[in-house]
Amino acid sequence: MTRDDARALDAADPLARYRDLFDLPDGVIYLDGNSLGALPKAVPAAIADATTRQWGDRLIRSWNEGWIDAPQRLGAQVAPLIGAAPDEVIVGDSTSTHLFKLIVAALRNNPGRNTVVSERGNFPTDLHIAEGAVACVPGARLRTVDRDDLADAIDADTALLMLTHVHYKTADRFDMPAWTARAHAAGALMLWDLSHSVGAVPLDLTAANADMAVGCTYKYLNGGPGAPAFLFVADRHQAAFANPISGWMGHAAPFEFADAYRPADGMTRWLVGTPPILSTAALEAALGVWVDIDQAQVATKSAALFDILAAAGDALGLACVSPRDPAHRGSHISFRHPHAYAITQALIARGVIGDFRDPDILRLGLTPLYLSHDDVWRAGAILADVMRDEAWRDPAYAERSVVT
Ligand SMILES: Cc1ncc(COP(=O)(O)O)c(C=O)c1O
Ligand SMILES: Nc1c(O)cccc1C(=O)C[C@H](N)C(=O)O
Repeated sequence: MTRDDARALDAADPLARYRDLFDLPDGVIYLDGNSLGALPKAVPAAIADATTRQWGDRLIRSWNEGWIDAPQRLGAQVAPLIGAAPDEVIVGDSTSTHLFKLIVAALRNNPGRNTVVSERGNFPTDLHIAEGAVACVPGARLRTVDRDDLADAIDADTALLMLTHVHYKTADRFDMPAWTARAHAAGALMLWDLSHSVGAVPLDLTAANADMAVGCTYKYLNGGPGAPAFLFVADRHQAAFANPISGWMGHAAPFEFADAYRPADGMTRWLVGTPPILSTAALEAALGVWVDIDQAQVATKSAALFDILAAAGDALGLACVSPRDPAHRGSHISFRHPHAYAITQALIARGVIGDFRDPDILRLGLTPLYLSHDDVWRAGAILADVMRDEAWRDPAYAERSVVT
């Protein structure tokens, strides 16, 4: 692929016009939107309105002017991106907190079964939270196995299969309908973490017959650092499943100020405390970008961007650990190299921002809304310079920062 080829793809790109909806610094090729998405231009004004007008001027009245129902309203906006009905999704808290709520709920709703099965090497918070959640349910335990052993690990004691749809390191993607069906055939419930999937690959929780799902909104959805996460419970489970963190915002009538907890109907019961209104305002503006987007176009462009970097990596003899088949991966590409950390730093010093995942992964995020094929082609050329000149050997690139 030549640079002219990349430019020709840009000329025919139906998503090219979305680039202008984002603010990105000059001189940067941003390949880390899979960790923290770029800033949509609509967000600063939305935060300014939420602070100056809604908070400063309208004060407490704003609760009745759009704040109190923001979690449900944003849930309905996320729903089409994950193939859910508008009243099956709520937004608030963090992905970690949502995981806790759903793991405990699943264990309590699948009596006689005690095991939560998950993948060894899953994103750490999923496993940490599962460890904490099983400790809260008498008899429950967490069993983690390698991906190849998952099918055999699901048995008559499995209450819940909890998987991350797209793996944060390799971008490996599970077949959602097939694994959900496998869990159900064994009598287990299925919980999907869609953090690396939403906005990256087409999703259809309804067609997959999924029970529960969570996901963060600060990656491909560009909701901003610490943006509230989403939680999905299929309509058929909503009446039976209970939120173990029974806070007043999940109460049927919070402003009756009753001593006893009585869960709200529908998704509202999954709320805990007061929603973070300023971050919710940022996320709502960011979700506006997605309204007319065709997920199939996102997938097609993601695959083309991947191919550009895969070819650059192949030419350099780099070991690509991401699946070559686009149906089996998310929207990032990872290379394994013993000096991946220093290579990441050398790239950042040259304006190509990717990230490093311990111990040896260089990870480059491919966000079709604001990256051009030419951006990615140039990133490949800069990677080639870094590798051919061994620029990564500079001792300045060895020192580890806290956040990698
Ligand atoms: C699969 C997965 N789950 C959860 C999280 C994060 O959860 P939280 O937003 O609670 O930190 C991430 C990334 O941060 C992730 O990649
Ligand atoms: N959530 C993050 C944070 O608070 C700081 C730095 C990075 C993150 C991330 O999102 C990491 C990301 N989930 C990953 O896949 O590695």
